[in-house]
Amino acid sequence: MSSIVFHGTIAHSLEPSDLIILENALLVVDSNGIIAHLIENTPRSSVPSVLSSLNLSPAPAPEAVRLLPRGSLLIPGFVDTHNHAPQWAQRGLGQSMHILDWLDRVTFPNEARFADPTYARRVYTSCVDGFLRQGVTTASYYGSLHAEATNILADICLAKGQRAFVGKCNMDRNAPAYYRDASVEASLEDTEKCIAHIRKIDPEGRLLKHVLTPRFAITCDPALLEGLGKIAAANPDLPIQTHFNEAEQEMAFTRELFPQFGGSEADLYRHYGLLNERSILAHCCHMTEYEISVLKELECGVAHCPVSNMTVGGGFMAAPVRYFLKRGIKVGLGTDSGGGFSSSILDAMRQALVASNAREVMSQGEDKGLDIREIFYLATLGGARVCCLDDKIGNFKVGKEFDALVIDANAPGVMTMLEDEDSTRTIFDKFIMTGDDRNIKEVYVRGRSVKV
Ligand SMILES: Nc1nc2[nH]cnc2c(=O)[nH]1
Repeated sequence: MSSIVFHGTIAHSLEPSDLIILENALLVVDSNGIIAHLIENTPRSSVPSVLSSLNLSPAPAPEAVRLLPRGSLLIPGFVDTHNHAPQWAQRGLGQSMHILDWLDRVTFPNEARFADPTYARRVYTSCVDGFLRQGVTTASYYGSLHAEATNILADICLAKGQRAFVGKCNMDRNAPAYYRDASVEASLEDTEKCIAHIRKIDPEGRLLKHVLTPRFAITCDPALLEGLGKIAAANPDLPIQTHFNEAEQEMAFTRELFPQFGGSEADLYRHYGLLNERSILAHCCHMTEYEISVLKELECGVAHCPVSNMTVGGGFMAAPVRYFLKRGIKVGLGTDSGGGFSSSILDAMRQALVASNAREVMSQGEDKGLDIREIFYLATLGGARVCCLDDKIGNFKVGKEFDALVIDANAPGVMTMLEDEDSTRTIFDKFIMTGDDRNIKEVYVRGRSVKV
């Protein structure tokens, strides 16, 4: 791969409220896909001389020097901290149903189809292409329970160049006989097979990791949770993901199944060794102060999925994101596609804004709504932190890997039109609030162009 140089407007986050927009910035990506230089205040006329003073070896080819026009922005790639790849073909179905009914009537019959590897390959190819097209450079995927299909998903992510966590879903009870693991042992063995497969195809873990994926406590026998906890302890490189305090119907059934934890999912998952800094907890809508303090103490991350929280699951659920941020808890965004009807992180950002306004009302003004800087942070650096990947991605700090999107605010589509007097911040806001995949012109992961 040869080096690439971008000159133009670059936006990234350093912290939730610290949005940096640099005009006339020069960003150099080396031939390994690493950000080698980020130089501010470089007039376009001096790009050649600045580049030659850097003595890049090899020197970038003239066509590798990209001069971005007005209306273009370079931003970090989006991180989707929670989605279900086998639900790609069911997005939008069963909206307004309560969570356990939706699983039984819509999701389990659909996911059971992934026993067929040909079907899995077809849907997963479309899924990974679709996420890349929408700028999702990193995704944390739940697979179905099938090891073969899960390995196919990992193969596709690697071939297409998407950074991904890929997890075989563990579920051996409270699911129909046609769609559950045959036994605790079979579920754990299949998990080990999937871990080994990813280590074989991506030995250095450049793009892929297996993610331990107990669907949620309801579908896991205690012995299965225990076995997964042991795998987590023996493999400190592996992330863990599960659904956490998502909806009242789910929480009530969990309480019935595990009365010894007094209704605390934090105590439940902690007991089985599944809560640590690598845990990605989807939803976290209904949280006690005690549970929030456990998440803080154990450095778990939250995948906030506002689109699905307000459509599937039952009721209107808005996680207390402002409060999580105040408490220093890691938060990123998840599409939860297909519980979420949209697979767009831009939609998740906008819905996070709406949900935070609801929380402001619910908290009598205590927890202020989020602003655009903060929702952009959640979609980029926040997500990278949740995935413990912030040493590699999330913004354009020198030394990080180049996962990025080239945005064209003038692309044909329905984004708010630009006006001559628009500042770069105005253009940025217009894209975040009204742009879509038509405005995402190029997508890079580790310096490789991956948009389909
Ligand atoms: N949103 C959502 N919640 C779940 N809880 C258990 N499984 C699921 C799922 O597939 N989607």
